[in-house]
Amino acid sequence: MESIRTATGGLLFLDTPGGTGKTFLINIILAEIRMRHDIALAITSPGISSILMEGGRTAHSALKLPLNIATTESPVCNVSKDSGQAQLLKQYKIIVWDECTMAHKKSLEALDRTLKDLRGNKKLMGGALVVLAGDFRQTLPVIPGSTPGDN
Ligand SMILES: Nc1ncnc2c1ncn2[C@@H]1O[C@H](COP(=O)(O)OP(=O)(O)OP(=O)(O)O)[C@@H](O)[C@H]1O
Repeated sequence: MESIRTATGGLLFLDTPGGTGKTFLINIILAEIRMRHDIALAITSPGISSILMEGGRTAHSALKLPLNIATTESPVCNVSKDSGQAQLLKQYKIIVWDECTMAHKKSLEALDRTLKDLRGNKKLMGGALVVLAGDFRQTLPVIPGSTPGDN
């Protein structure tokens, strides 16, 4: 909570087994940030879990992630620099990504690339504080050499 209060930037990962209170803790973190009139972005990978967070949205909707993210070499968020969305991405005190273990790794890379560009900062996630939460025990098994059809 101290890193969140000071919001010095960086990447935190919240990893606990299912049902032990990750989303519960995220809602407390969001309340703490918003109580001080700072802005926080709460995103999640599966749409259904976005309704469990206060003001939660899907990552694809909030970050305008490309739909063909898996096949794009170096994806970025489809956010133009002069848009309101870009202004928000520069100002968020914290970005919380729940169920991030369900997201394609390129989604996280796209966020990193976009934040670095918008904030003009080469640090990880453009110097923003990003909290990832998820449980690798709840992800689908990886099939080596699989095709999209196998999934
Ligand atoms: N500290 C707490 N005090 C009271 N209730 C809690 C606490 N932590 C969690 N709960 C309750 O336990 C239930 C499960 O919590 P939560 O959904 O946050 O778990 P989770 O780790 O996000 O689960 P999943 O990995 O399946 O998404 C919820 O009903 C939540 O309200």
